Amino acid sequence: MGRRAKGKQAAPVPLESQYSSKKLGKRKAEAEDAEEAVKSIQRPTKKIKDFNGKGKENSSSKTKSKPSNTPVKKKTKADIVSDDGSEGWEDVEDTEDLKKHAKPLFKDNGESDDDDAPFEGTLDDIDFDEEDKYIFILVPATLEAYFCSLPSDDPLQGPAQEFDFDSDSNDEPELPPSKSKKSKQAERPKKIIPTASDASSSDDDEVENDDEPVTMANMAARSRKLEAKEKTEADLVAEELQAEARAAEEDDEDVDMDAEEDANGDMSVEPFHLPTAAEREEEKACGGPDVHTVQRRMRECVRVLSKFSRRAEKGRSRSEYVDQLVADIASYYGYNDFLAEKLFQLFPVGEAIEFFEANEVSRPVTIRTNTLRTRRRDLAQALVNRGVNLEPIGKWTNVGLQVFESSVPIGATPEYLAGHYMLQAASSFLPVIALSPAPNERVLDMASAPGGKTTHMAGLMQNTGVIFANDANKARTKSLTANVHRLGCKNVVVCSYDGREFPKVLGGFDRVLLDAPCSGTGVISKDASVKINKSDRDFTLLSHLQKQLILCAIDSVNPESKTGGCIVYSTCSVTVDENEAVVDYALRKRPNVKLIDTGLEFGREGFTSYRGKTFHPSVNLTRRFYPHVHNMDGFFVAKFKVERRSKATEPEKAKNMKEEPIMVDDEFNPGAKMDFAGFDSDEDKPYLEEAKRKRMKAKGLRPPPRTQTVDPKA
Ligand SMILES: C[S@@+](CC[C@H](N)C(=O)[O-])C[C@H]1O[C@@H](n2cnc3c(N)ncnc32)[C@H](O)[C@@H]1O
Repeated sequence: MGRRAKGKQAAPVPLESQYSSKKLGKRKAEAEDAEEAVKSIQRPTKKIKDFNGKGKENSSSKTKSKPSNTPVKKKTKADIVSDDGSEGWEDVEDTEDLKKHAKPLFKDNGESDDDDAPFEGTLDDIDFDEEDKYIFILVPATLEAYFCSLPSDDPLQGPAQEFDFDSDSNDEPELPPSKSKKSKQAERPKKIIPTASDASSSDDDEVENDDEPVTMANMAARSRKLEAKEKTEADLVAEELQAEARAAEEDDEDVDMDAEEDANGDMSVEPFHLPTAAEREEEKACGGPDVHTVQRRMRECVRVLSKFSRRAEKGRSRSEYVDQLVADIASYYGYNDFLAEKLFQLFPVGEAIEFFEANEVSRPVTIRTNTLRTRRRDLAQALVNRGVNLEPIGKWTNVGLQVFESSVPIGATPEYLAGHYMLQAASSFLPVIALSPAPNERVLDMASAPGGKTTHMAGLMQNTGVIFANDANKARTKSLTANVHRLGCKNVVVCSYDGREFPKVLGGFDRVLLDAPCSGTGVISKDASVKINKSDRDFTLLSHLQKQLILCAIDSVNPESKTGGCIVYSTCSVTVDENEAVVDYALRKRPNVKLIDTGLEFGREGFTSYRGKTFHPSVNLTRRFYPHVHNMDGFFVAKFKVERRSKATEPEKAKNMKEEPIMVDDEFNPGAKMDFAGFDSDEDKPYLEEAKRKRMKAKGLRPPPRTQTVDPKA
């Protein structure tokens, strides 16, 4: 890792940097000094700490622990279930749900009640009793009436922590109250991407001293100063990368020297030997390798894979190294093999390690100013006065604040209770910025609980027009309603339908946001259970649901809208089958939509081809966000413009509606067939049927006899 990471373990490089395996090579060298070795073997300890919910390691702190030779042991599902995940901003009820349901199908911060799991099947699979369908019209008077009529669990009456309903899927864990109010500028994690000055700020005062407390007078200047610092650091990183590239070239020459040294009998460093299949079996039988062996092997595999022809052992194939590396990643970071491989495939080898590393570190705590109640500078001043150390997130948002430390619980300040802000991960601002709803529009938020994005949109719309905030999970609409009320949103109608019932329920919207239920592979640092509880079948079902929802979202838009006529599709997942494949499917199935620029200033382009599959070229307009690149949760955003259906364009586009051919093998995964969770109702039917049977059983009903059986190997 670069010098930034050495000082601050929690600060992923916040730039679109190049990743080279050399970085890991460098890390290898570093790891061989004692301190680095200690640091690296801390990881399992840290993981256990996180799982136990005893508070996440401060992103900037380094806990020293004794080196251990303990075999790398994956966390079992049982461990996770029994873990206390109560840290963070989740409300009490939701956290209990998380513990009850060890295997939620989609990522909604683990808050969903699987009994109500509306996503595990087709629309027909869902038991929607009449009483399940309901709408609250939240005009001010009725809002008040609604809350007045709440029984004793009225969230606004309980102790502060109990009515922290802000559990947006991207919410951050709570900062422990710190003993000192003093700024720890030097220890702060990096600001959230991107760089340059915050245009929204007009303060000009320069800050002389970083240790000065943050005040309104110096906040913007501090921000600019930080950004300048960031640029300098970016330059340093660029220099570092160049130096690494040069070193890599030299390294090529070194390889021969290494070989010579070995031949001369210098055995100070044992040459790396990739275990054979038999050796791996033997290793497994003995309880798995120790953590040092795994670390070294990972470094060596990355090194070899970066210059395969030169560095590989004779007679060993690239895929053998990849298999070993993926297996070691899975055991070292505690993933199931399936997910480790799926995520590994998203990146070049060296960068994949950066991604897995970033998932071990908490993201910065961020809040969003509720502009319906206050201004960011006033909010910042109020919180600074309470001992909160914070700064504007960056130029790309004029409502976000990053909290570095706080002597008060951020979810229980008077400002929080008065609805001046929402605890919200920076990534979840993005889809709303992309959708950009305007005053007086009619907007649908198709999967909206607990309302982070709904309330953000209400702010942008200045409480005018109307937002239909829908969520299929009735239980979750309670926290949604509470947030809508707390933040003073008066243009919101809360309803609970399966999103796939739109536009039958209601259509003709100027804009639609579909922040879809997903696997949560972008928020693993917050919910580590994702590492082990997602299977291939989950991704198939999720992708199926997302494809159904996106078509309904498109059909709910009024193409004649004078001001809008667009939809934003987002997920907090990084997998291609939940993102580009869904978007590409929508383009093929709805000839009247096209992708347009998200308007977001940063983020990587979506894949237009991936492992042999080609998507529509315009998929490059979608944006991907990564923890190791942007220091925010993994996220995906796509924006579509919906046009009038015209007979002329349909036959043309219909040509593109043929399903793409099935995938080719590749060197990383020989023999693998990849269908990107193609939408094949027949194939999915037995799974959907099985899911329905389970739900009926859970409700004490007798399920109908099976018509098809689920292939356990599938
Ligand atoms: C990622 S969360 C939404 C977070 C929300 N947009 C926010 O910003 O606070 C996904 C939501 O989709 C809901 N959901 C799942 N299946 C659904 C369906 N078929 N129709 C509508 N909502 C659904 C879940 O209950 C969950 O609240």
